[in-house]
Amino acid sequence: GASSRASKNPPFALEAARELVAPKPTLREKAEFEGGGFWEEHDDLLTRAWQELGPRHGDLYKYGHTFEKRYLSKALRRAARDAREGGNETSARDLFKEVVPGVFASEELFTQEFLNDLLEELEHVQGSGIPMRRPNGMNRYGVILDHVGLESSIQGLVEASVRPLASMLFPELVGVEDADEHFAFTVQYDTAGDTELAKHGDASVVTLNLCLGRPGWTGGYLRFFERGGSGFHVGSSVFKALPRGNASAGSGDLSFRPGLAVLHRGQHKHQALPLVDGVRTNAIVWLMGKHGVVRVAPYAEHEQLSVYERWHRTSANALEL
Ligand SMILES: O=C(O)CCC(=O)C(=O)O
Ligand SMILES: [Fe+2]
Repeated sequence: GASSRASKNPPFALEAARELVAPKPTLREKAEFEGGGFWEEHDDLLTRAWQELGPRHGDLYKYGHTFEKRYLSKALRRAARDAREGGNETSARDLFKEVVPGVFASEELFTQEFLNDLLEELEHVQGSGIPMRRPNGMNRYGVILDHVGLESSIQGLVEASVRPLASMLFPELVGVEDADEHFAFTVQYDTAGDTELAKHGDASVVTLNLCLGRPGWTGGYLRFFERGGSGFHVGSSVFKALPRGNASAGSGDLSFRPGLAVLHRGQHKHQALPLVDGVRTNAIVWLMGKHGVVRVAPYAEHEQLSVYERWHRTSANALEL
C-alpha cells in the first residue's frame, strides 16, 4: 500500500536531488565518459525527483488525442490520416521540401503551442535545481528530454508519425526494426555558452531536428556536407541502386526558423555554424534500432516497406488522428 511504499523510499526526492553535487557539465575533456557512475547511482532518486517536481504543461507528457490536437498541425494530422486510411502519401510528401539533397524540411508539422509549451517546459526543468546530464559531449546546455519524463510521449509521437515519415523519405534506411528506439534532447546556443557544434554524424538512422526558437538570433546555420562518410558514395553500385531523390546527401547551409523541422540521415555529416547573437534552441530526436543499433546498409527496393507497412506498424498508429 501507499504507506509501505513511502517508508521504503526516502521522502522528498526533489530536495535530496537538489543536494546532489553532479559532475560539472562544463568540463570538456572526455566529457561523454565522465560521471557516468553518478547518473547510474542516482537514477532512481532523479526519476522520483522529476515526478515530484511535476510538469508545467502536463499535455506534453502523454501521447494521445489531446497531444495530437494541441501539438500536431492539421496538415500533419490530415496527411497521416490520408496515408493510414487511404494508403496515399501525397499529402505527407507535400509537407516537405528537399532543401539540401537528402535534407527534407517542413514548417507544417507542429503547432505554435508545441514550440511554446516545450520552451516553457525547458525553463521549468532547467530552473528546477535537479541535476541534469548533458545530451552529448559536444553541447553543454541542452536537456535530455527522455530523462525528464518525456520519453513515453516522444515515443508515441515517433511511432505515430515521425517513424512513418522517416521511412517515407528514407525507405532505403528505415525498415521494420530500424527505428524502434529514440534518443531525444535539446541543444541550445547562445553567445555566453556554446555557440557552435563541430562537424559530426549522429548516432541515428534518421534525425528529426525541430527549431523551437526563440526568434531573433543571427548566425547559427546548420551546414551539411556532401563528403566525409555520409555512407553513400557516388559511383558505387549501392548508390546507383537507390531511388532518385533519396540517393543524395548533399552540401548546403540551412537557416532555421522557429517551427522549421528537418529530417536527414544520421550519417549525413553536419555542423552548427557559430551563433552571432541571440539564442537558438532546437529539439532533436535520433531514431535508431533496438539497443541503439544504427543501420547504414541500404535496403534494395524490393526489401523496402510498403506505404501500408509504414503507417500500420504499431498500436500507437491506431490512435485517432
Ligand atoms: O544545431 C543543430 O540544430 C544541430 C545539432 C546537432 O546536430 C546534434 O546535436 O546532433
Ligand atoms: Fe547532429
